[in-house]
Amino acid sequence: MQFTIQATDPQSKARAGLITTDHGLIETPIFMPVGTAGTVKAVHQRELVADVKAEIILGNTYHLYLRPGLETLEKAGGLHRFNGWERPILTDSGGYQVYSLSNTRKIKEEGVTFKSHIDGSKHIFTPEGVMDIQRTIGADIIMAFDECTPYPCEYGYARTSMEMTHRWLSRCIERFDNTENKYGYQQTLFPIVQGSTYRDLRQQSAEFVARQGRDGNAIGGLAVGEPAEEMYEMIELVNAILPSDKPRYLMGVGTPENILEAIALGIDMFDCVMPTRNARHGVLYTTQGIIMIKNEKWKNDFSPIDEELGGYVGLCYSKAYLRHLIKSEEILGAQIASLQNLTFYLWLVKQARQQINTGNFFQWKTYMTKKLMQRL
Ligand SMILES: CNc1nc2c(CCNCc3ccccc3)c3nc(N)[nH]c(=O)c3cc2[nH]1
Repeated sequence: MQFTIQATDPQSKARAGLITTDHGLIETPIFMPVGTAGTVKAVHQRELVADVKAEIILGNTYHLYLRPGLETLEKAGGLHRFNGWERPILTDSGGYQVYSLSNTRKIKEEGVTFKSHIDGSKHIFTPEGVMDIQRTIGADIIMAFDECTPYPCEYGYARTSMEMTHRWLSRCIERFDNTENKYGYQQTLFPIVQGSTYRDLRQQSAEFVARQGRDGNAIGGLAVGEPAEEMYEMIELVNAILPSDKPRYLMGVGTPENILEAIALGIDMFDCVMPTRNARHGVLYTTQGIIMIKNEKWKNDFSPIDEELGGYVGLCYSKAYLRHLIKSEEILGAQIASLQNLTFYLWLVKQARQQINTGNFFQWKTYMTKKLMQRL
């Protein structure tokens, strides 16, 4: 995996880059939609390419491991072949999904034991095990097995948790560097910085992660309920330590405002379930601002959802019709709203990239944030 920086913003740490993988190119800054469209069975691969213009999607290690399971994925020739997405894929290591989905989990030095939320069967995720799982899924970029330190937490807990994540990282690297890709292309492993919101721990973790010299680095343990200002402070501190010639992935972030702020701080890659989750509740991101589509005011507004966005659903469906579908809890409503929000997120990072290339990202960010966050 290669990363080239094509432009840097003179007034911030923002940069426009290109990641090359064996499954194609990724222009950064980039937003990575969840490939299975999360809980909304909304979006087909064709739509992800044609409408959303997604360049890389996320696969869900925890879900895929439980169902359809590794045997099927291996027989299919890996996830790209199984779900027909021939472009780059990134998978998280499963730790966070266990933390957020299965309330029957126990964390030990060996790994994390948990019960399947599907059939209650017992499982354990270890650093070595999730490396093998991600090798079998076959994502181009895979994440180290870490503990996403809960927020808030005591300093002692944050330090112990970070130190375990570092020991798990060493076990991941040992396993990954001694196993091969199963399908004939290259995969790469990103380590994850932890340390909660404690400056000295974040510094230690960033230094430990940077020392591993991997193709890219991730920042974890954020967007877990901490105030945005604290998140920005941690990103700034960590990005000053992570190598500037490698992509930086901020996990689980965030709102359009968070994303533009983080781009200015030097982040290149983002993922968030917000676009599809908000879509289901009728919260629409548009180039003109936020639309709460269930609001009475849209009942007889027959104008297109978002003419400027250039996406299919923004042009071909009216606000009134989408309001009707969402109010009626029609799945088509969730599908249209999900496509609108995902297309918006990809449009936003593409706009940011263009502004970085033309050198006025910083002014544009201020103007765009004010415009996008207004309620219509
Ligand atoms: C929302 N806030 C947030 N998300 C975080 C995640 C998950 C990122 N999303 C990955 C995903 C993959 C497939 C399908 C859906 C999502 C983290 N993952 C790891 N491994 N470590 C973190 O510290 C960590 C921290 C996070 N904060």
